[in-house]
Amino acid sequence: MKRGSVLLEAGADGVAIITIANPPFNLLSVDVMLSLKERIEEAVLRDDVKAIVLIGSHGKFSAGFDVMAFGGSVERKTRKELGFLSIDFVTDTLEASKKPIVAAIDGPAFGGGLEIALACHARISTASAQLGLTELEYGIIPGLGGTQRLPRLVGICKALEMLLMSKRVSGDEAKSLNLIDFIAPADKLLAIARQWALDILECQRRWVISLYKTDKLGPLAESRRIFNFARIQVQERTPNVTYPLICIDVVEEGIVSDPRNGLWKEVEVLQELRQSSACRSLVHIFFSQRRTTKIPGVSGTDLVPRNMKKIAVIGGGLLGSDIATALILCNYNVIMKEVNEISLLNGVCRVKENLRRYVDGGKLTHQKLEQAFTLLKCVLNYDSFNDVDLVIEAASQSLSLKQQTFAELEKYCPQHCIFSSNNCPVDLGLIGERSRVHNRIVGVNLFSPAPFVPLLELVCTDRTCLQVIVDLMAFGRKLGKTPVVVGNSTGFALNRMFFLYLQSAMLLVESGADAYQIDQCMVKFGMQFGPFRMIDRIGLQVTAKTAAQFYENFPQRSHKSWLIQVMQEKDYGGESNHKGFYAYDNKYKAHPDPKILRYIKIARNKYSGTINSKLKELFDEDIVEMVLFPVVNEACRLIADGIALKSSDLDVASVMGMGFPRYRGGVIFWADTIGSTYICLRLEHWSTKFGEYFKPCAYLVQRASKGYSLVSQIKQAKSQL
Ligand SMILES: C[C@H](O)CC(=O)SCCNC(=O)CCNC(=O)[C@H](O)C(C)(C)COP(=O)(O)OP(=O)(O)OC[C@H]1O[C@@H](n2cnc3c(N)ncnc32)[C@H](O)[C@@H]1OP(=O)(O)O
Repeated sequence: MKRGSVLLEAGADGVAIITIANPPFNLLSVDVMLSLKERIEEAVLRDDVKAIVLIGSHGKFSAGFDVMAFGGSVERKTRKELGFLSIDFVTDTLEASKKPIVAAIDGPAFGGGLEIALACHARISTASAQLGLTELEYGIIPGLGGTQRLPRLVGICKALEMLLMSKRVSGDEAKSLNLIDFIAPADKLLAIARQWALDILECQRRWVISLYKTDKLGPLAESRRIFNFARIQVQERTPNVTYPLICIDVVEEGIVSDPRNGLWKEVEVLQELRQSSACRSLVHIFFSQRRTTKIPGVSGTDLVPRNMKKIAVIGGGLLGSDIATALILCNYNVIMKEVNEISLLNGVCRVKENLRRYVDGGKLTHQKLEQAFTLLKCVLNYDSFNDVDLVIEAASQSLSLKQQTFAELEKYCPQHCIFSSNNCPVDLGLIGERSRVHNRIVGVNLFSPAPFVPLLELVCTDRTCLQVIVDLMAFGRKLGKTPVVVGNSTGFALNRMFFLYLQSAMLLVESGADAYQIDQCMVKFGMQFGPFRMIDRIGLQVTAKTAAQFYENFPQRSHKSWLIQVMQEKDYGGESNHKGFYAYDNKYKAHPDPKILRYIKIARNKYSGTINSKLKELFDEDIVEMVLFPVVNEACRLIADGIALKSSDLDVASVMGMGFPRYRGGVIFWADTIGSTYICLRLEHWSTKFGEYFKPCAYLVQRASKGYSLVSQIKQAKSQL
């Protein structure tokens, strides 16, 4: 079968099967679209063809356009050229065909793939097919009529939800939305679609032209209200990007004016958006996310991941209970071990409290809560560890206690069991010193709140065996996380970057800046949470412990902050006890708390650096730079030390683990849009005022001196794996 081709096979029943054949995902390109156009025109002309079924090869309809094509600059096109695919082909050839065309959908039907199906006269799918117009994930909008046909099939509200959230729905759900006409079992899909096409021809079923359907559209005034409400929502959620608003404008154009005008607006706007910096950044993250699993010596081997059924979590403290919660929510049998009855009870209460909060916040149903809780077993000894597949230690920050725990675990766990430590700030090699299982010791870092932060950082040593890496990458995916493998170091990749985000903010506040202004400014930049709101979420206790480790390991570049200690003395714990940098109501909504000004004052008195009243008047851009350039600096150290296998892994980690805005492409990608030279100069300038904390590292200085980018590929990096 020729790669990237479209095949036509006419059957004796007069139905032509047109197959998009560009495996594995039948991606679209201009060539594939031209080939599809030719096959459809041929089928329409042939006397032996009465009706057409459109399908994808190997049980996959089409995952849409190859997104590699977006994000670069493109030549200016004439209006005719712009409208060629969407209007000449999809609308005036496919949808206007004199012979009925039915889409038979299995597997993915995303982006352009789904848009082609929307222009067919009916859609049959399997229950498990996956459908969605995911273009906004790449900072673009659909370009083959999706903005016009989807609202006419499912209604404006649902269509906006699907478009703006890039929501993917199953075949079953799509059927309930009227996006799909009939659900067929996979082995009967083609036969049913064939018959459906003949039925349309014989007027037994409706011949639907989606572009002109109106039954799902309400009165115009109501539609306008929906559009305006959607605008307010996206402005609140994503204030720095324009593509969601543009998408709403394009949908509205087709409703208030005419769908054909909407189609034209769609193609014109897409041409602009595909060259935007947001699109470049988002496409970068899409591929970087997929590249995290490309690890030299691991990808390409025929190692098969082993199934993990039972996982033990050592420790029921804040971290342990958070991890146990994430695991039971993914249907793992979990043993939580503590040292005494009281700690165990506290651990169980924390898991229950976590689950209850997710129910209260609407993220979980009561039924799921009950079901998840039955998977948790609580113990005070290792007797039931004989069939455990993975142990995650989250009990103590002390090296000697960790060593003791690992040596003991070895006696009770089976031969294949993987031993891991969560958020371990010390060298993994040292932890395994008293045990004989070095090749099965790793760091498994889940980040709080573990059920929702979509990153899994796997810390491997040069002794970690490949099978363990393969197993844990599969485990990460099953948890719904993106696994990023990093080398062994004191502290670990994400936390080293993340901690500097918090530390910079603390340094600024203790030197005179306003905490809430910093938070607002970072949120305006696009961070999911400002540093102080973030500390509240993680908890002041965990932040203080991590800080202590950081000071111990990197004293020369740490800002020793007093603020958290002062607040802890007054029983401030963060979001969990409703007392942090913010005050929290019962629904965990955060409100600035004027009381903390008094603690900031105390911390400033203890701070050895100079208090600078001018810091109160910092511009927003200065704050962003003073908080984030140290993070870039630390990312450079991680590259130089070979802790990160490639810089794009740090981009993924920053986006998925610390809430760095996806549309800025991650910390290194963003830094490169600013330029290494400027960043280095700024850091040098601040280091003369505030000390070593801001001093640029050798890697940054060297790149900046030549005006080079900060990106590093695997080959360049001095990988520790
Ligand atoms: C004009 C139009 O309106 C514009 C568009 O069509 S925009 C495109 C819309 N399409 C999408 O959003 C689909 C994106 N892809 C996916 O969701 C998932 O890849 C998938 C569900 C298809 C498969 O998932 P999964 O089996 O987990 O495999 P996954 O690791 O993600 O991808 C496998 C490979 O396919 C590639 N791939 C998948 N979809 C791709 C796409 N649309 N463009 C480019 N590459 C793609 C991945 O980069 C990866 O390549 P690699 O093996 O070299 O790393």
